[in-house]
Amino acid sequence: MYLTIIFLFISPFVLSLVFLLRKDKSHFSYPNLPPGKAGFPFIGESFSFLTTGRQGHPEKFITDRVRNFSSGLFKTHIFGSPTAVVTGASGNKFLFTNENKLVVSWWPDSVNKIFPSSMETSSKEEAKKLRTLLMPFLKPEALKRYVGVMDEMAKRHFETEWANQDQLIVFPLTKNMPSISEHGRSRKGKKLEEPFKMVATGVFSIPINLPGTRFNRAIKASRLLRKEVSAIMRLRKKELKAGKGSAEHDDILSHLLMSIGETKEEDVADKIIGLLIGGYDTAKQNEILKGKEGEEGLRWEDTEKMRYSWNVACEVMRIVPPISGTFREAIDHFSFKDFYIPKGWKLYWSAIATHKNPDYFPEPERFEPNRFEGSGPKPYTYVPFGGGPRMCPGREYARLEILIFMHNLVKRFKWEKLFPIENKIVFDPLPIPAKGLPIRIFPQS
Ligand code: HEM
Repeated sequence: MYLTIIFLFISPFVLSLVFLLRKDKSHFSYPNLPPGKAGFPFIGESFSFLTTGRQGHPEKFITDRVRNFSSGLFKTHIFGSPTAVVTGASGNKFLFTNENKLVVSWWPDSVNKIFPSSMETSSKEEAKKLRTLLMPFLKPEALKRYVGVMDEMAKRHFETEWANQDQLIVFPLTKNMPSISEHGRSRKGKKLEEPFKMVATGVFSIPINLPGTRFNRAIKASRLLRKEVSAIMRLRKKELKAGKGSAEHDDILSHLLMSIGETKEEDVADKIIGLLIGGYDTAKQNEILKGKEGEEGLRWEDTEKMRYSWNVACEVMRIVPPISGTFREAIDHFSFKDFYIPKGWKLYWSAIATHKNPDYFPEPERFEPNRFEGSGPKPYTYVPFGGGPRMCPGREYARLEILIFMHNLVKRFKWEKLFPIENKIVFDPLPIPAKGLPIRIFPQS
């Protein structure tokens, strides 16, 4: 009797497990798939994928596997999906030039669960909405006007956080750098710091929603953030209506609010959270200074002259790309490098594995900004912002913010690292200096 009850109780679980295992295996039963392994049931090779990143070498997951395959293409199973990983310039070119023809942008389910308002539409529609939303103030004319504000914010940041210190830890401080929402950051900054961290680390995690898992913590933190960001937005909207601060000269949140019209508040809140998470963890200078009188601020034309500084920033993003790589989904069956890619499979391209390829960048671990002199790297070998129709629409904004930050930094300070040989960066999934980058600073004489 007891045995029958136990059997009746567990048999649905066993049957569904067998069904899922078979289904999981069936993904790999097509002929002529790329070489590679499925890994463990359900989780596939997600652990190895995430662990190599947390150990500081996300490219290792890829280089370890491609070593044996001359095609530079392999199959794996990550974030719940069979995935073909493409490597190198040819793989990047293939994905970037086939957007909307053979592939579309895709994010793991964990992302959709952490940002549930995006579940009503596909990743493709979401990305399109966000691009349209951002367009008005990512246009060159808008950015040109924004240089003065960015310069002002950077100045204020160095004055309040860096001046009068001899030692500091750079990474947590740069998170206080007001960028997208000066308003939200300054007032609620400390309170929201922890939930931002939880969402950022949970975005690419194994999607097991049980108390205590990273994924579960990220979902809870995203609810809190959505509430707080919505409240900041409501307040900002009221202030804008009352004529306090003009969107043209104010932070990016005001620009967003002015351009969204009647878009749903939670949707906008999610976009802003996404953007804030993106920025959470993001020689000519003296000549430029000489050309300025007193406290005169930076102009867009000044940033055009900062060639060497931009080469330095590019080399940093080569060795440590802020986004290691992203996914696509096959919208049709196709063949690549003579291997079959079934419809519905995911594809992953990796900026970091491309950037560390010695065929494209000799001695890839050596820091050498001159690589970007002249015509620079060959097409599709340097891809920190992706490529094709999905290429990052914020790249010019990012260029300005980075250059303005660097300009204000070298104008005021010299520095040395407290641990000169400690260079470890962990990718979780965004790159973070393992010790936060402690430095000793000196005022510029
Ligand atoms: C150094 C800073 C940044 C880096 C390295 C970066 C990199 C990237 C990468 C690799 C992608 C994915 C491209 C693909 O899948 O092909 C992306 C997409 C995107 N980025 Fe950035 N980004 C940066 C800053 C920004 C900023 C400042 C903004 C907005 C103000 C922004 C907005 C976006 C948006 C909206 C997308 C999605 C585009 C789409 O799917 O159509 N990014 N970014």
